[in-house]
Amino acid sequence: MALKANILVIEDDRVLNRMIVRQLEYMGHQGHGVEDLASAHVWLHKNEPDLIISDMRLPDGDCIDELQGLGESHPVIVLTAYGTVKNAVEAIRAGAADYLTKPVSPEELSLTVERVLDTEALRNDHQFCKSRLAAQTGSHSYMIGQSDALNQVKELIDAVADTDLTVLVLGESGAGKELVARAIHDQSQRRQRNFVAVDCCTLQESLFESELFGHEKGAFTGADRKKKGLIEGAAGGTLFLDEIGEIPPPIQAKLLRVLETGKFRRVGGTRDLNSDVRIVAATNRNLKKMSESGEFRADLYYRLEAFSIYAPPLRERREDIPWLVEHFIRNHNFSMRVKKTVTKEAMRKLIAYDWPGNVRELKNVVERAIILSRRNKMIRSQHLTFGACQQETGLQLDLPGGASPTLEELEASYLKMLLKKHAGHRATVAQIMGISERHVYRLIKKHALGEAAAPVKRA
Ligand SMILES: Nc1ncnc2c1ncn2[C@@H]1O[C@H](COP(=O)(O)OP(=O)(O)OP(=O)(O)O)[C@@H](O)[C@H]1O
Repeated sequence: MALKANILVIEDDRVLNRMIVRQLEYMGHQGHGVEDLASAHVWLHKNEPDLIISDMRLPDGDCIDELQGLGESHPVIVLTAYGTVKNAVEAIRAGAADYLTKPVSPEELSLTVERVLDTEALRNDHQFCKSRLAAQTGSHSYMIGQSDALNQVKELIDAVADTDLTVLVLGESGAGKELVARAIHDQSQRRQRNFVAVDCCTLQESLFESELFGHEKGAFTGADRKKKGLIEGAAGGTLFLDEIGEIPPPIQAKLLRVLETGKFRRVGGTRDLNSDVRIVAATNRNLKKMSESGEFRADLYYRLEAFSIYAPPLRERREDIPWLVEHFIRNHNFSMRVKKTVTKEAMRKLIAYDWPGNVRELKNVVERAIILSRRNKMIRSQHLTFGACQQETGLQLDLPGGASPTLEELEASYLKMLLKKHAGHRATVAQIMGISERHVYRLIKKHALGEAAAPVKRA
């Protein structure tokens, strides 16, 4: 049952009014009865009800005419005379939460009141969670930094957010591309709907198409029911395709169709469906080169790069570092107990470092320093560990087969060593090994090295 609610009853039939108020009080709520709209307004001026129960026709006016104003801030249950279903429908259309037909039975009244209060509580929770989430991931005011380079990014976000244009976000790993995509979503008309992030590296090639576009029942072995894809999951909102360079060619063609015509088909489907998503894509690879070499469809590339935003690497906007450091300290759970600051010398080092892993690496270094500095108020140079494990000597291949490892063992331990050395950054490891990030991802799975890799984003 909902908590004790404050309920206003507007009903000119004095007996019915009293009966409803008494029943509400019996249910554990607080009821207040008035007999016309004028008295209701006087009461509402000073009180904040959780629910209003109102007769449809009142001596000084029609409740329907008031619903738009009232219903926006409080749920309203309308009382209608027996046999006037048309009126009830009209009331619901005008914004009433529900209706009750006279004569009102106490059971029906209880059920309807509790249902409306529960729905309202859920709606409030939902809105609260959404606003909290928006505050955490938030619009670009949560993109920390004041540098000219970052301000330019914010200006581009402001300009494009409301247009529904497809946007390509470019930049190194960890530079904040997903944050840019989120800011675009949060500032667009689509902000009330879902932001669905898909890491194209992590989607298995065989399942990619059905993940993205969904599938019909019987489309392939194991497809025992119809499934909507991520495009439909993001309907009305934004689909963020991270690492778009990793999308296999057949799917590139289908994605191009979505961008050009807004249409797609579920796997095994024969009907064209209309998509209603705004696509924001990101990559740290050189898509232009990939399109020239035929690795990536040139027509898709041109479509995507019509509006691109470059998230600059941290080393090109060092003035953002002190702001980011302060932000990460403030947001870290451990630092809640001791208010920490960074010594001047440590800050100098943080500013001078080149940050190949960009903001993500800075965040890791700061969080590690917070833990290493334990109960100390000051974070000093000795608490900073740059380049993840680069400074650790003795980073060697750890070979189970001793002097004669198999090729598999060699592959696994080389990958493990690289992941350790580069703080789990797949992009860097891929570059060193001379393979694609997708391939690195497959090897991580094959050798069960998930823990050594950087956390994979949710889809
Ligand atoms: N300007 C910023 N203010 C606050 N936090 C930031 C900022 N830029 C990046 N971050 C944080 O740094 C981390 C990495 O950012 P993000 O995931 O957006 O990078 P990315 O470029 O998408 O990385 P990848 O290419 O590896 O997917 C996240 O925790 C993000 O919240």
